[in-house]
Amino acid sequence: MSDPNRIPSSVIRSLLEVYFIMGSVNCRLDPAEVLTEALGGGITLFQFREKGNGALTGSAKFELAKSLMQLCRAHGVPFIVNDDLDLAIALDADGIHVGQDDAPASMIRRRLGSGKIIGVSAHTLQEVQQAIEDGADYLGVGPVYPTSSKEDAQPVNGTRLIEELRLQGIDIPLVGIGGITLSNAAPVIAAGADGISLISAIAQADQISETARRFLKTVEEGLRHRE
Ligand SMILES: Cc1ncc(COP(=O)(O)OP(=O)(O)O)c(N)n1
Ligand SMILES: Cc1nc(C(=O)O)sc1CCOP(=O)(O)O
Ligand SMILES: [Mg+2]
Repeated sequence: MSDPNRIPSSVIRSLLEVYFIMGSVNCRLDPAEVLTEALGGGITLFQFREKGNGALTGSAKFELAKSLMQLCRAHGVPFIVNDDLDLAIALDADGIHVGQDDAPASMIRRRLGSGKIIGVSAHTLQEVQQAIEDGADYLGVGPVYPTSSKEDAQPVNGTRLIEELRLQGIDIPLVGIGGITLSNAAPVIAAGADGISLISAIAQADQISETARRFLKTVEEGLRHRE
């Protein structure tokens, strides 16, 4: 029997359209300013990913996460924590994203319960099947294009895996991630993704709000085209 507290796939799909990921190391401006602009431009989901050289830890990380979550709440955009289950629980965040080297989604589902969003990174059909079995709500599939935002990224996959999953009838909500820009986002949606996930194309943009708006328009046009 299906769990009545589980967030429906249709809701997850619409949240994934423009999924912005960011931590303090990704920003040229103050992170709160970057996120405020991105929210104003219409991002649909946000992930706090405080990782890399110079990343905050301890109470500084917690305080930044809390203030960014408040901004998301004010805009009605769910707040996802990358990797850190204790932080997600302490903040009562809306969900968590984990990869293949992080805690397994099955354990996280037991700790968080069914009303929270769990995302899992997957790079092969086997990882996709395992994530579905473990109770993931959505997948992050990448890197679609070369990225400089993740040092330990897997080899570039293009849109191949996304296409293959959809051809096999696997319809779990998913985003493409890795090196996505305004010029290469459309093929990711055409391949069958429900949205795109990005760091630098928004965090480093000269006009953050306008850039987020243009990503949303590109994704919505791509989704309409597929109907
Ligand atoms: C939406 C989304 N997709 C993939 C990832 C990558 O997660 P992971 O492989 O665990 O790598 P880190 O981000 O933890 O370095 C993601 N964060 N979000
Ligand atoms: C966080 C992350 N995960 C990836 C994966 O392939 O799983 S690629 C990536 C970095 C995405 O940043 P940008 O939009 O700047 O390329
Ligand atoms: Mg991770």
